[in-house]
Formats: sequence, structure tokens, C-alpha cells
Amino acid sequence: MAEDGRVDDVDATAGDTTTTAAADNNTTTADNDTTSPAADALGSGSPPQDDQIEQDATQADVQDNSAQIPVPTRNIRDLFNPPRNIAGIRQRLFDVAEKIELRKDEFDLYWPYVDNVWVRQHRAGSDKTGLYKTDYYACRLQRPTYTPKPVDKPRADGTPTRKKQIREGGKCHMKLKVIRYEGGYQSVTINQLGDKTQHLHDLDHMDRIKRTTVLMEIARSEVMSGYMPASVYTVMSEDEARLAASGGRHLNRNDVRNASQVWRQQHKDPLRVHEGYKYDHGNGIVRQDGALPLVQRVVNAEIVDPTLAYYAGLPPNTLRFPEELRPFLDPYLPRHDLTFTEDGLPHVTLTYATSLDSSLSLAPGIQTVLSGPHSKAMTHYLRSKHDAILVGVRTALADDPALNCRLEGVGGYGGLGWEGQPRPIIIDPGARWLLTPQTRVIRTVSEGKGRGPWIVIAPGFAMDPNRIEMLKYYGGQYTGLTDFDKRWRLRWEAILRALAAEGIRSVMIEGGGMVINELLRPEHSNLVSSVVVTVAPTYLGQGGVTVSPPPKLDAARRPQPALRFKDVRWQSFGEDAVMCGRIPHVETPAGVPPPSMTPVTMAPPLRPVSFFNSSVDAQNGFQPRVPPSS
Ligand SMILES: NC(=O)C1=CN([C@@H]2O[C@H](COP(=O)(O)OP(=O)(O)OC[C@H]3O[C@@H](n4cnc5c(N)ncnc54)[C@H](O)[C@@H]3O)[C@@H](O)[C@H]2O)C=CC1
Ligand SMILES: Nc1nc(O)c(N)c(N[C@@H]2O[C@H](COP(=O)(O)O)[C@@H](O)[C@H]2O)n1
Repeated sequence: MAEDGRVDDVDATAGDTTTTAAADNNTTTADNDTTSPAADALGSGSPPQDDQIEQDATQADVQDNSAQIPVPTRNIRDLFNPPRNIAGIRQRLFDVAEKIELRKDEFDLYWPYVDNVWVRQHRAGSDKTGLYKTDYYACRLQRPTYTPKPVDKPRADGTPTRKKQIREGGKCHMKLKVIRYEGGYQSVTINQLGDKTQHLHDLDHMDRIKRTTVLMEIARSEVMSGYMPASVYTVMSEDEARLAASGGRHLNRNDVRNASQVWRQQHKDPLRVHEGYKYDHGNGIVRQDGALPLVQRVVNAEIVDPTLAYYAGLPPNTLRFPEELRPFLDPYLPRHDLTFTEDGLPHVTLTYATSLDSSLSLAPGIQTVLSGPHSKAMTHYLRSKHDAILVGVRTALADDPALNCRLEGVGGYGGLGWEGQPRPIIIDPGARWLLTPQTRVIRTVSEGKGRGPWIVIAPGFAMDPNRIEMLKYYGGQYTGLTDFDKRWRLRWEAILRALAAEGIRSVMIEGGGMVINELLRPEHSNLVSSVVVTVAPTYLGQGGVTVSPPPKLDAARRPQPALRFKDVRWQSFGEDAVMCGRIPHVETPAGVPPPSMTPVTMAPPLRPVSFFNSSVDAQNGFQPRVPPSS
């Protein structure tokens, strides 16, 4: 116990999941690296008497041989079929260079691959809602130097204590704050505590001084399946690259014995070598002539633990967008090097699919599929490149959309956490969208495949507090805006500025008709950074929801084209054509916005506009207002 009452080193690591003695064996540098006399015997001519092999460790170390041995949750197949990109994920969870948000099942899967690095220091407990729990972790190498017990003092039963090497300590100051959310979805957010810093050592150094829970569990599970530790070591280390990817570059025979020694204490039956392997005088356990390495046999048979199949496979509706088609779109996408536009607003990409007669749907309220599979994948590539995706409420009501990104590689579709998943934004001034847990966007959140929606409402609507709570529970928010234009619409610049204030750097505006027609008007079009339109080879016929901005007249009141794009490119995607372009800047006298962008003079907002401070209802201060006269 530390002086401040915190629990030091409540270690959710190999030490926790192995039994006491085995855990001890895994905490010292020397033990991981020393080859015992018994291990030596394997390579020096004696037949592999496994009981004899075990004896050494048994006598020296085991204090409590009645300890309960947890059933390992992993086995050798997890080493041979590890989670995809495990080496990269380990590195990210070591560096924590930026915030990492994982689904809880991902955290449970990946953390035991880095628990040789991080030691839990302190649990702060839950917040008042009980939905958030915070843990603090520190790098293992920040702990004070380990002081070994005197080596000459034998244990009570007369057995000598092991020689533990002094671990280097007190050096690295990397610390983490880990917040678990268990609400309408389950997530774990990992961030550095305090100022951003770096470890004073690399990941390989940690792999050298301590094995992960995963490796120790795999080793123990194999021995518990009846295989000799020496044989387990041979099959585990046969594919060096796979072993290194999981943190096992420095695994040795003793680690395998240490991982299983408590179990061996209780189970004295003779152990065997793996099928296809044999004891070879002078060389230990080797593969039989002509036998394939076990790793090869497992991989060939594609034996994957069903619990991991989820990670190996992708959801069936995952979309793929070929690399070679991306350069066509990239110049029109938000630039990574710019946070916001010069005006401090998000990059806005206006994008929709239209028929040849400029219809978005057959009729108001009817969802209509226009995009073919290729341009649909293109749309999801665009979604992956934006922080948010915005629609008007009539689209939300008509389509019950998921508003997520289903491209391979984004969170929920093979990627980590919610990476690449845009935030859905719905403009719903009248709070008409009655969300329930069955609404598709909410179901998508609870499946860990999308983010909770932010709903922009106008003041004056008494909202059921349960609805507000429900939305928050699924990671969404309501927010009120009080900034209207002359036509009693929420000002687009105000909407975008509110999004920018919440860190949204880019927004893809998908529709529907009213939203797009509004943004194509001269007074708003300067807010649009680029346009990507899919044209399907279809006439939907009259009566649809059409895109057609208001007419434009010249000084003599002669009709002019309402808008012609610049920087235009076309590309066919399957049967569809996709046009990218930009809207020519509308010149206005310096400092004077186009007429209808002039803010309406209203009382200042009754409360600060914030997506994180937005439990909105009449009691919270919003009052109905009379539209201003134009
Ligand atoms: N083909 C495509 O790419 C797409 C098709 N659609 C289709 O479009 C149709 C829906 O389009 P619309 O009916 O035109 O509705 P809409 O989806 O544009 O929503 C209009 C509503 O949004 C709110 N709103 C939007 N901007 C506002 C502002 N500045 N201030 C205040 N409120 C604002 C208002 O409540 C307004 O009634 C649906 O049938 C849908 O299937 C929708 C998106 C894309
Ligand atoms: N690109 C595109 N092509 C079409 O044919 C469409 N109907 C749409 N509609 C938009 O996509 C939303 C549906 O999103 P999910 O697939 O449910 O995530 C819909 O609401 C429109 O915004 N887009």
C-alpha cells in the first residue's frame, strides 16, 4: 500500500492470471533468461524425463501447490492465428501517442498482449452515473527498484529461494488514464496522464524483461493439454516472426516451465511431445523428418478459435474501395495538414446520388437506391475521410439510416475502436426524430459500428428527459442552436461553427433535397469546400425530391445558370458517373456577408452552445421565439 492509501501495482497482468508462484517466476529478468540444469539436460544427451525436467522448478519455487489454476482462455492457435496486425496494435498500445478508443471486447483481446508494459496503479472508481470507471496505469519500469530477499535464507520447508535479479526501476514516467464506459455500448479510452511523453526504452526491452499474459497462457494451456514444456517451447518458437509479433521474441524454455509449474505440481502424469516431433539426442525436441511445422498445419487447416473468428472475419456488409480509384477523389477531401478552413470552419463536402432528372428519391419520405455497388463503396470511402456526416431530419425519418462507415479497415470493420467512423449529425429543429434503441443509428452504435448521433434542435421544444438520457447513454447528444437566418432556418455558418467548436474538422453533407438546395444557394455556397455527386443512369420521374437551386438572374433580369462547378473531374464507377468539383467563390464586398447570411438580431443564446452541455428542454431555459420579420 502506498503512503497515500492507493493500492500499488494491482497488476492485471501475467501475474494476475497465473498462480502466485508462476507469476513470481515471470517478474524477474534473470528467471526469464536463465536456462536451468533441467533444460540443459534436454540439449545435452539425457532422455527427456519430463518429471525430472519439472522437478527443478518444482523444488525451488512452488510454495502453494493447492492453488486454483485458472483455465487458460488462449491456446497455441492464438499464437499461430493472432489478431490481425497484432504487432502494430502492441506498438500503439505501448506508445499511446494519441488517445486510443477501443471497444471493450477489443480491449479485453489486446490488453493481455501489452500487460508486460503496463501495471495498474490505482482505480479511482465510478463516476456518479456508474457508467464510467477510471483506472490509472504506469509503465512497469517506473516502479522502485525491486529489492530481493536475501538469497541465503531458505524457505520454511527448507527449499532454497530462487535467485532473482534486481530489476531496473524508477526510470520511465509514462502513465495512462484508462476510462471504461459501460452504457449503450462498451468502450475503453486510453490516454496518457499528464503531459505527452515517451517511454525511455523500447517495447522490445519490455518483451525482454517480462512476458505477456498471452504468451504465458498459451504455454500453460499447451502443457495442460499434456505436452512437455520443451516440446511446447519448440513449437511456439518455430515461427519466429509470429512469436515476435505477439511479444515473444525473448521467450525461452524456462518461461514455458514457469507458466505451467503449479499445474505440474498437481498433475504428475507423464507428458508427451507434439505429434510430428521427437526427442533428438543433443538437440532436444525437434521436428520429425518430413513432418510439417505445427504452425503450418494449424494455419493450413485454418483452425481458428470461434471466439476469435469475429476478428479474423469481417462483417458481411463490409465494403471495399480499390486503392487505385482513390487518387481521383483525394484532392477534394479534407487535407490532413489543415485543422480547419481559413474561416475556422470545418471542410464541407457536399455529396449525394442523383438520377438523370436530378432526383434524390422517388418521392418525399421514400428511400431510393440510386448508387450502384461501386459508387456506394466510394461514398463509404468519403465517409471514412470525414469527422462527421450530416443530414436533414426528413432524411433520417425517411431512410432510418445507419450513418456509419462500412469500409474495410475502419472501426467495426477490421479497424480499431471507432477509427474512421464519422459522427452522425442530424438537423432536426423541431425535435421530430423520435429515437429508440431500435432506430438503426442507435443499433449501429450498440453493435460498436458507429458513433452516437448529435442532434441539432432549435429552442422551445420540451423534450422528454428520458429521451435525452437515452441518447446520451448511446453516446449521442442534443444541442440547441439559436442562430437563425431571415427565413427562420438555422444559419449554416452557426451550425458549422458549433461543430468546429466540438472539434469537427470535416463534415460530409449527404442530404436530403432541402439541405443540399440550401447549401447551393449563393449565400451558403462559400461554406462548401467540394462537391462529389454520383449520377445514376436512371430517370426517377416527376414528383421526386429534386436538387435544383433557385434561379439566378442577371442585372437585366435575364435567367442565368444558377451554378457551374469549377475544377471538375468525372470518373465512372460501375454504371454510375461520379463528378467532383468545387463551387466558384461568390464575391462580396470585403467584410460583408451575402445578404441572407447576415445574422438575424436576436437575444443572445440563453445558454452556451455546446454538444456536451446540452440537456435541452423548456426547463433548461429555451423559450419559443417568434420568427423575425424579413
Ligand atoms: N440520393 C441521395 O443521395 C439522398 C437522398 N435523400 C432522400 O432525400 C429525401 C429527404 O430530403 P428532404 O425531404 O428534402 O429533407 P431533408 O433531409 O433535407 O430534411 C429537411 C429538414 O431538415 C431540417 N433542416 C435542414 N436544414 C435546416 C436549417 N438550416 N435550419 C433548420 N432546419 C433545417 C428541417 O426540419 C427540414 O424540414 C429522402 O427521401 C431521402 O431518401 C437524402 C439524402 C441523400
Ligand atoms: N450515396 C448514396 N446513394 C444512394 O442511392 C442513396 N440513397 C444515398 N442515401 C444517403 O445515404 C444514407 C443511407 O445511409 P446508410 O447506408 O443507412 O448508412 C441516406 O440516409 C442518405 O443520406 N446515398
